[in-house]
Amino acid sequence: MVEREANFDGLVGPTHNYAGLSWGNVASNRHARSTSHPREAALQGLNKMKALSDMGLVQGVLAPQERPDIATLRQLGFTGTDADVLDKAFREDPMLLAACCSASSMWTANAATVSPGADTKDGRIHFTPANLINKFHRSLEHGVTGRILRQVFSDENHFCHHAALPAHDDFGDEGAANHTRLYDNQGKGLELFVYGRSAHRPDMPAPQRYPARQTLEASRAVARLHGLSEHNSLFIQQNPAVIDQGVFHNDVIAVGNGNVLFYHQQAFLDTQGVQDEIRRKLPDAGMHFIEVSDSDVPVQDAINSYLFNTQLVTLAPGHMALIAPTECADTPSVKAYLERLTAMNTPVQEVRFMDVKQSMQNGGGPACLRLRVAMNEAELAAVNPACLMNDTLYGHLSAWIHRHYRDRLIPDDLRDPMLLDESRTALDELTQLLKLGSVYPFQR
Ligand SMILES: NCCC[C@H](NC(=O)CCC(=O)O)C(=O)O
Repeated sequence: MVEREANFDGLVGPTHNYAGLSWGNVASNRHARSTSHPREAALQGLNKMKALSDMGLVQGVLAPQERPDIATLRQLGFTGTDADVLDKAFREDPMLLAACCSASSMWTANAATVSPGADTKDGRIHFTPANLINKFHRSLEHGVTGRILRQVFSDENHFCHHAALPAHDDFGDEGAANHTRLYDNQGKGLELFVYGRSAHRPDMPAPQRYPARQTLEASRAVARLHGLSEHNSLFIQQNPAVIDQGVFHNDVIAVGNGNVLFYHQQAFLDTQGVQDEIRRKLPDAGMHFIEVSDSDVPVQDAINSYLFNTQLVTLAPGHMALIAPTECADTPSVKAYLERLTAMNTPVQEVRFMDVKQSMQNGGGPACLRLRVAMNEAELAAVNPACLMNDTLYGHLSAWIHRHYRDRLIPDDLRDPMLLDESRTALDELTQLLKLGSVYPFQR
């Protein structure tokens, strides 16, 4: 059956701010404590969704999380009214308050790993929310993420939801940011799981400076849960040397779609082995391996421009577009490379630039902002229609953002009880707009 790939983007939440929470993510550290612009951030994300929808692609929306996360602050011993909790947390541990205010769920590439029905044993689409255990602020996401996913993909005949993996470093899981699915014209898929280290094989190479967020053991567990087989899954080790340069997820150094794998020369530990295995497991795909060399684009330029955190989308058979952040056009080596790329004989025929600067400054490009879900017509018909982008929803969301979001935020604003009220009012309205029921702690 024909599958269509939908992109579900995370709406940027009202507390979008720069707190420098992600050690190993150089953009997050570089912009720590600078002024953020939540309204602009949310509109940039929304406009990207609209642009992809206008290209004829199926585009979905995933709601943000409730932030500030008062429930977690209370769990950590702060008491009194909600305003007291914010105030005490701010005085005692502002970093903790910032962690509980992060809008990081916007990067839905980290929301979950999704396996299409064509690959799974029971033929349903399987979802496992990522535990995101490596960063405290992100480890707070998976519970509500799971609830939101169940509201969007609720039909059990088509969709199967798992719990996040156990909350231990051995099972560090970052979701689809380390997962790519290739497929051939017959719809046969191959799921690539890219990991940074093995918890149980300390003899294998691992980064020295920055953390490897994804373990082999986590990737294998997700593949087992989803009922994948040896024939449609492949486990690939990321090159630890690039993690140490700031490549904290595989989607900062590689992106795949259909029969194209676009990656940097230094992305994987054993590139030849990766190519051989993909050709062996997906023999009829006519794979295009588009490898970018150090001399074309140094790793640092790739990280700063997010050349590989692009979305590779199929607009017509054999015709793909690369959805790139404007930073790619501003980086000379990358700009020159992209001009050559579209002239090469590959399916990547055009580049479209999007402005997602507010997200980029926290280390999230176009690809970080989306979760891909490949669906056939019956599955697509079973998706909560209120979460699918069209002109009407675009109008509603745009007005909703203008109504509720602040123009700017500095870290000290996070203690403001008004911000909590504004966020809850906004989210309450949003759950009605997207027909999500009561997914947030404050609604229960
Ligand atoms: N896929 C992109 C994820 C980016 C995300 N950044 C952050 O959480 C930064 C938040 C801050 O520093 O305020 C991360 O590193 O997981």
